[in-house]
Amino acid sequence: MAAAAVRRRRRQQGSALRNADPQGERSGRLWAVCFVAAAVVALSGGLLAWSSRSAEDGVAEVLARRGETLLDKFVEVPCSGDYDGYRRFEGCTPRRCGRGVSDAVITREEAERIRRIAERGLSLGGSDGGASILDLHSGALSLGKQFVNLYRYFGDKIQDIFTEEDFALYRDVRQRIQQKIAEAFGISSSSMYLTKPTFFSRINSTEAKTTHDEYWHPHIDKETYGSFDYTSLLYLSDYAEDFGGGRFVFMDAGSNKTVEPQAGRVSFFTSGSENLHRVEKVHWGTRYAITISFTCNPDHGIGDPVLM
Ligand SMILES: O=C(O)CCC(=O)C(=O)O
Ligand SMILES: [Fe+2]
Repeated sequence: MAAAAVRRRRRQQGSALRNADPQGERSGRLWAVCFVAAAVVALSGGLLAWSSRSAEDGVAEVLARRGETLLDKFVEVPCSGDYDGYRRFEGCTPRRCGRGVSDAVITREEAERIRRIAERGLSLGGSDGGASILDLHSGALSLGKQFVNLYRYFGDKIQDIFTEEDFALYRDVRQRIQQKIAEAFGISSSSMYLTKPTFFSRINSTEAKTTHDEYWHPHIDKETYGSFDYTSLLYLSDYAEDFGGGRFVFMDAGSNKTVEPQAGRVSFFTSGSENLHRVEKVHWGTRYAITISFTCNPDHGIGDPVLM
């Protein structure tokens, strides 16, 4: 099920890329910038380096920098009309949209413990390409060029891999993030439901082998996953320390905003097209994160993972 969802997601990410990221146009612009700069001659080497870098990644502003500790950062953005295409749940469906980042919800120590759960689970499988997922809810685990069900595959042995304490921590972290989102958007936490897919991701610089490995395409979570109303990301490793590249980018018209991952940093946002985003390719090292997603529709709610 989750594998199918991930496949659907990847397909949709592909079309999101075609619509939202005209790579050819962008590199053409870069080339033109360089040509003019060379012809004029007067431009300094420093300016050239700056213009080619910003044209390449489109970065204009850092929303959350690695190394700083953000108490609460919230930026409101106008809601897209995306929610109108779905059943409305008053008191939950976004009327106020935006994005927030907090380093004060989950401690670095908690993030490190959660990361060890991810490492343990993912060490049982892993994609041949650069992006592996582990979904503790459905059991989906990347293996080679496909997915297996961890619970089916390992049966009772799963209790040698994960403990009740692991799952209790996972649940507690999820609850605190849910409360943070509710508080930021002025809704009741009990009106939101965890939804699927909610999963760990492990990304390295290995070349993609299938479309499942192509995590870098610009996309809109609500379009990709349907049930999402609020998306959150808990980062489990540090940008520039554990991996290079791999920043999260909100793709706003004319000015992108980046979030630099660091262990314990929570980023959250409404899932509609007001928050088109992408993840930069990871150039070195390994990046760990969890995507924790919420819906307002109780029919799309899922439970916390349980040790079977
Ligand atoms: O890991 C990230 O920073 C973002 C992942 C993402 O966009 C997603 O899972 O939909
Ligand atoms: Fe996303």
